[in-house]
Amino acid sequence: MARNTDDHSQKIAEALMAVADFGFAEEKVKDTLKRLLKLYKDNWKFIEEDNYRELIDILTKENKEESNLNHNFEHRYGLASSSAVDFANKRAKMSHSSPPRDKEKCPEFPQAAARGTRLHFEKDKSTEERVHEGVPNSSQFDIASSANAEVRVSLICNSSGNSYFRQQGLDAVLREVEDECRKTYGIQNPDFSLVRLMEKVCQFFLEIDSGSSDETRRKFCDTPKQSDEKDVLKDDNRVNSALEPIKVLQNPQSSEQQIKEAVLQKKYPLYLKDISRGEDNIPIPLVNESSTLELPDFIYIKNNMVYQDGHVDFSLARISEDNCCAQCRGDCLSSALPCACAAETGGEFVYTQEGLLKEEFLDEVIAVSLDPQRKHFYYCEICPLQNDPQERYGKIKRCKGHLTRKFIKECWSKCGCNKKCGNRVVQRGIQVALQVFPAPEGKGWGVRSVNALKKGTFICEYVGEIVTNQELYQRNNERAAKKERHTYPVLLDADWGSERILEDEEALCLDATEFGNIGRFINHRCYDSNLIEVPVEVETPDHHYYRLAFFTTRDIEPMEEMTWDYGIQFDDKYHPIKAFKCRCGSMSCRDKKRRY
Ligand SMILES: C[S@@+](CC[C@H](N)C(=O)[O-])C[C@H]1O[C@@H](n2cnc3c(N)ncnc32)[C@H](O)[C@@H]1O
Repeated sequence: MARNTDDHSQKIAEALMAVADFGFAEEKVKDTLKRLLKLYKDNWKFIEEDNYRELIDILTKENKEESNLNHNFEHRYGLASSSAVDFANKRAKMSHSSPPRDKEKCPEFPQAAARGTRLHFEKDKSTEERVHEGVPNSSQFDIASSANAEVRVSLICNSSGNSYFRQQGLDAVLREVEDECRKTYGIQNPDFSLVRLMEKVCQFFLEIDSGSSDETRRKFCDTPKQSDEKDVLKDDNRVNSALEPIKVLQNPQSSEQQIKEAVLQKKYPLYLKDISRGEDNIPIPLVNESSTLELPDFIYIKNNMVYQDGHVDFSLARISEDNCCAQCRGDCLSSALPCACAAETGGEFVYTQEGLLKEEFLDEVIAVSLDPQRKHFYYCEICPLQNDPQERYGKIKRCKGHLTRKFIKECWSKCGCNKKCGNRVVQRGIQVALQVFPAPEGKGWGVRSVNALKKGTFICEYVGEIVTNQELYQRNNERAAKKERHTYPVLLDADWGSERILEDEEALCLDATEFGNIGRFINHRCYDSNLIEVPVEVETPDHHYYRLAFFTTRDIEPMEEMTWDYGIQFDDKYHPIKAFKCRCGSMSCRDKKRRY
């Protein structure tokens, strides 16, 4: 007995979890569950079916009813106000299983008895009465619907004035139309079903309006949008002229945004709450305010990973005694004298006790990156970017220069300080609440901060696969053929000047196209961006490989888009980072053709 009670509680908890994304009040869910359990004689199978579809349908409808959102719809289409349950059960009729239930014993869900039949639209008295209540001289049959009933295909049959007209059951009509379709379109498949076809139509309407696929949207770009009714087959002569055109009714009981969110949340619940899927320190939601962007397709990784040829030596043996602070204890920032790790930055730590980048250091970094005289540029004798062996001195005639940047060095494994040491900011990872959102001006997805942030705040690293320039060159060639819109590589060339000629396996890039973190979504802005990238030495003492960290260049407003200057020249056709039509909006935009 105790076991049964446990099972029951467990089932209730699971149902509550399954519908949690929809935001229904717990009491309401429990109450509806109670009614469904009574109806299904405590058989959970039917409630759990299709991911609790019936439960969600009923709750959605009842919710909408309560907030009177369906008033107009009822008025217009004549669905009785108690139709929430009706509607949910009409949806349930399309289920493919057949639970043994007794119609008479189901007073709270009168239509549910028909659940389990493929389609059950024979013109029984209750259907007729219900339909005629609101639309005199018409009958309305729901033929198909999208999975959550956001879009339905209904057949409205108006026989007014035709005394000889005797209305058939919908099954008979469907059989006729299916036969006609087989003949007209040469359909061989014996399982061809008009209902399934119409379900697909509903699903497509939903996809287009939810913007889940640009491809789908393009295919249907002339589809009228946002209307309550959409004619799918207009004045089709093969349909009895007494029948009105088949219409796709968008369910106006639900606000469009709620539907989109609900569908996306149901389809990709974890992904939308956290694109890192738990990989990163804190969840990073993807906020889909626009319906036109395709969901990003990549695998989230928190730390850089070597793809293949890149040479990155993480061995402890390479860290010399004077390149770490083995004698330190606790927090290096609190000690009287800066430790060896501060040598890289002139014997001063670059972080404040608060964990911000110190203003003097930050301003210097910004000044270097703006370098109008190019005095911080290094010009290679043989530039690794001339990396196609066949055309080494071909397309790229000479090195265009690489900015020699200021590095941060953080304490690391061989250091004696603890993990909370103030000279370990970037390696602790993301600490601020970020969102991926549809960026303005058609730049695709972008990144914003939920809260206000101070100047010098660490945001995130740019994480991707560590690839050589040669590997990136090959990838770029393959991608050019696919005409991919966005590109995600970054050169790790901040210290190429320290060696005369770099071997290819030492001239590295980060490619975040297929594997990357939130950094891959940060868009470009010419010169006056609110983020700046700073190379950070953590696990390797040489600077062929380093981490690339973003810090704010000024105070940031809540929900402000964050951008960094990719440093690209928009007229440089041969740079591995492909130029795009810049829409940064900066007064100093370098894309002259696009300048605002
Ligand atoms: C690293 S990705 C940034 C994230 C990208 N917006 C997305 O949706 O995944 C770089 C790509 O974003 C777009 N982009 C970034 N900044 C832009 C800008 N200022 N103007 C136009 N497009 C931009 C370009 O297509 C570029 O190749």
